[in-house]
Amino acid sequence: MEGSVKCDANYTPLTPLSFLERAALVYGARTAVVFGDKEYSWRDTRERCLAGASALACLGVGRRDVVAVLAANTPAMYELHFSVPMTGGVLCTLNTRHDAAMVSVLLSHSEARVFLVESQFFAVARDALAVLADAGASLPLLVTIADGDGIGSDGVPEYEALLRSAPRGFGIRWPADECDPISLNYTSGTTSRPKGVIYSHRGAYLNTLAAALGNEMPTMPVYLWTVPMFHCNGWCMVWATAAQGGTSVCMAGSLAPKTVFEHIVRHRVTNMGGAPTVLSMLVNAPASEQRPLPVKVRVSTGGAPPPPHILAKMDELGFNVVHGYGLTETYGPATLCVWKPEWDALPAAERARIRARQGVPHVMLEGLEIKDPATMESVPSDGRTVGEVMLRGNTVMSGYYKDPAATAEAMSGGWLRSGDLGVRHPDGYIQLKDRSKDIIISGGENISSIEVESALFGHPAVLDAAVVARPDEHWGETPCAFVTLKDGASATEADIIEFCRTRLPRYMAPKTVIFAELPKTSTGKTQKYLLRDKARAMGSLPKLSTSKL
Ligand SMILES: Nc1ncnc2c1ncn2[C@@H]1O[C@H](COP(=O)(O)OP(=O)(O)OP(=O)(O)O)[C@@H](O)[C@H]1O
Repeated sequence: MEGSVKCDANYTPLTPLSFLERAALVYGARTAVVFGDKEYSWRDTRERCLAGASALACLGVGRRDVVAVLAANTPAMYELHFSVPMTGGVLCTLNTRHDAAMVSVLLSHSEARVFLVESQFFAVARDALAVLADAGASLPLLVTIADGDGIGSDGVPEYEALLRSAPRGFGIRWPADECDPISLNYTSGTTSRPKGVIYSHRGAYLNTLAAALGNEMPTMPVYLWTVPMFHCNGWCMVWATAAQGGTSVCMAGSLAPKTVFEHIVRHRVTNMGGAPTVLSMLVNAPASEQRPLPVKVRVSTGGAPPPPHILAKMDELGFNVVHGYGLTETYGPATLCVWKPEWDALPAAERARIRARQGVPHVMLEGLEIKDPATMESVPSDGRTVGEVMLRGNTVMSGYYKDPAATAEAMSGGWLRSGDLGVRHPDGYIQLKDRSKDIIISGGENISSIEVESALFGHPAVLDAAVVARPDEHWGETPCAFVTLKDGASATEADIIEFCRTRLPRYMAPKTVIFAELPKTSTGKTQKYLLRDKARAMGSLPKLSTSKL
């Protein structure tokens, strides 16, 4: 329109780096990060990030160079979310559960220039570099993150020492274009090899604000880090805590429920996150380890379907759970089960059932549809017709690194195809039924493994459950449940099957129950492909049992 201009006064590329600048200004003396006896204010954190950026620049990191990190939720890991993009570089956080072979593949694929490794993961990193060296590949420069004062193991430079010696006065290299990459996040590898998902400064900025709003993060929240920062940049909460001037509480060691409750009480935590496995761990902890919550704690959950039973028990403990759904490709949660006050008066089981739905798009996502993937027609909002969950908007990834064919396939038709199957209810909320690879087809009927698992979680002896297809000569496939029982609890295969038959149509109830520990990814997802392999190896059920279906 005549008179309208785009200039420095009204346009700046969006980037979450601006949140840190503002946090240092507004909340300067308040605590930004606490880890054991270490505590850094927002002013300290900004200074440390600038020093980190300066050190990385001295190591040669420039625009679009990848900096890989293998670290737990520590102050250094938090700071690198700012210091790496300050150099114009791209942060690539690696899953701390990967073995050396996988780390070497990801280092090679990402072409990381610098590789920062927390000392507890040093052996894995060294083995990964040995694999690369044997293959004649170029090696990233290794930096350790330790408590030490200078040189880490084997004469490798150490993070704190680099911060101390870095030239002061580093000038932030702001993104020239808001679509410049900020991070490279590999998917969890639940269904296949991890794919390298590119996040932009703009997408990260928008998703961060959506995450803060959607998870009801107040100003100056106290955020407990139970979600790994390596997973989708901690669902963008690394940047959201800066936007809101929050305190990030990092925990050393394992995620034991006792430690989680202690941290909640000691720091008066207001917000945290966690996959449903973390929620299950909290509600199933012995009463002696659970503690009354000093203030209301909002817990964002997602990454896998939260069973309604677990949600109901979280409610009983006083947690306020916000359920979201998303993919690495959407910067973490893209939908929220937005809660309506009129649901407060419903019975607890009904509230949990409603909350277990994946919901509606968050405020920054433009489109969320359930479509027939062949015709791209949206399915009716009847809560029954199953289609593929598709998403579009400014918080969808820029693409898969070095894989244009996979990018084109994932986004063909103008929508990101999630590979998840779901329905839309008449009130517009979506509900996931399965991943397309996980759906069980028995006698021509589609069985949602999520629905069968929800029934299993209702059994008082069941701690964890996953359902996969077992091949069957007659029915094609039948549901096979893998179940972990609670400590001291007992149940037989027949008990479990009978329990499910009272809650599900007969054809949906498991025909086989195996008692076992469930293999998990470090992001809390059950590795169903491993269970499917086991079920496949068992072969078809004997004819006698199938005829009773
Ligand atoms: N709230 C939720 N309810 C049910 N499933 C969820 C929820 N949130 C996430 N998921 C599942 O997690 C998937 C996204 O996972 P992520 O991006 O971490 O990697 P992955 O898909 O597990 O890995 P890969 O693509 O390498 O197999 C979604 O597609 C969906 O299947």
